[in-house]
Amino acid sequence: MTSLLADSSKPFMAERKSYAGNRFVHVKNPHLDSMDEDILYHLDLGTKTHNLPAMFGDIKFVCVGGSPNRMKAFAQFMHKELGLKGDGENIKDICAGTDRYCMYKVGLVLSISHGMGIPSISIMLHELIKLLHHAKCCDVTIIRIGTSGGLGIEPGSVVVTDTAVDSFFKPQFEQVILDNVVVRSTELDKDLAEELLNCSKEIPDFPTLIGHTMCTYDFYEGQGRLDGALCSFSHEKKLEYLKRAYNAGVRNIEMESTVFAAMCGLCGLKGKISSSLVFGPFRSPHPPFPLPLLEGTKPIIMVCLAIYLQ
Ligand SMILES: O=P(O)(O)O[C@H]1O[C@H](CO)[C@@H](O)[C@H]1O
Ligand SMILES: O=c1cc[nH]c(=O)[nH]1
Repeated sequence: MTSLLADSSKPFMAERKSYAGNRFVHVKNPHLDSMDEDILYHLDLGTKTHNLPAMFGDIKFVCVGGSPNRMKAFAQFMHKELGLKGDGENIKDICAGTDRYCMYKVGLVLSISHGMGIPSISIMLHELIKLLHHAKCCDVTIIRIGTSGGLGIEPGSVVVTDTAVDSFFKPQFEQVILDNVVVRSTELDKDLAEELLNCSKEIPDFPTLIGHTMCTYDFYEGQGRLDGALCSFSHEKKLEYLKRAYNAGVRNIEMESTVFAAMCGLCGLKGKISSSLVFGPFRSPHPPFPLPLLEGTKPIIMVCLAIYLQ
């Protein structure tokens, strides 16, 4: 297969400098220091059973997405694009000991699945962030590559998220902690979003835009669908809500971006080093799910390659 990057990697060599710095991924939990062992239960990894710095210390790029098959395909594709030795078809699932998530390491890139919805990605992110912290990783970029419902945009477009918003179009994530509601910011890195947008311009026929991504707790009623098992609103109400969302800057809807932005931002995968990328097929009645997902990852692959060659 012809490399996507054959003609386009050079311009990004200069841009890789924007990733320079020395920022370790950090945890914000005083209890961890006093623990004898940290078991990353859902990843089937641990500080006593695995040499995490040796296994993961060189990671610079983490790509996450809901489906295990997609993240395996992404890892295999990266393997080819990065020109790594060995058979990319036989890459090993590092989390094979659990069927919760899958994880593949391809050079400096980690590809991980997170399942559907905020609780599922949140569990994965807790353990991933601890993993990157124990492995002493620094300058890590994390990108979510997922499907989404586009709002008023061309079918098949890629939306690069600038800000994740909740169902009220607010740039925040409400985390219930014990019986308190803690509000966390969901700002994402604007430079990385611009960089991904610029990468996409290098690729012909690749509709990409920057916009707000709305994160909901539900795929059906939460996203204004009329075809769930329950529906408590009219077609007109649905359109009125989606129009308000569009006017607030929302260009696509999915189910993980707010907690992704909040957690990564708090733990040092932020500022110049985090963003989320989601795909926006048109919404109705059902989006064409087998999207050209790997097509949509081209800008990410270009940035990864620039970092890899650093
Ligand atoms: O394409 P993925 O990453 O699975 O994400 C989107 O698809 C799922 C709904 O079908 C939700 O998890 C939504 O966020
Ligand atoms: O959450 C999602 C994911 C894909 N497509 C949608 O319409 N919504």
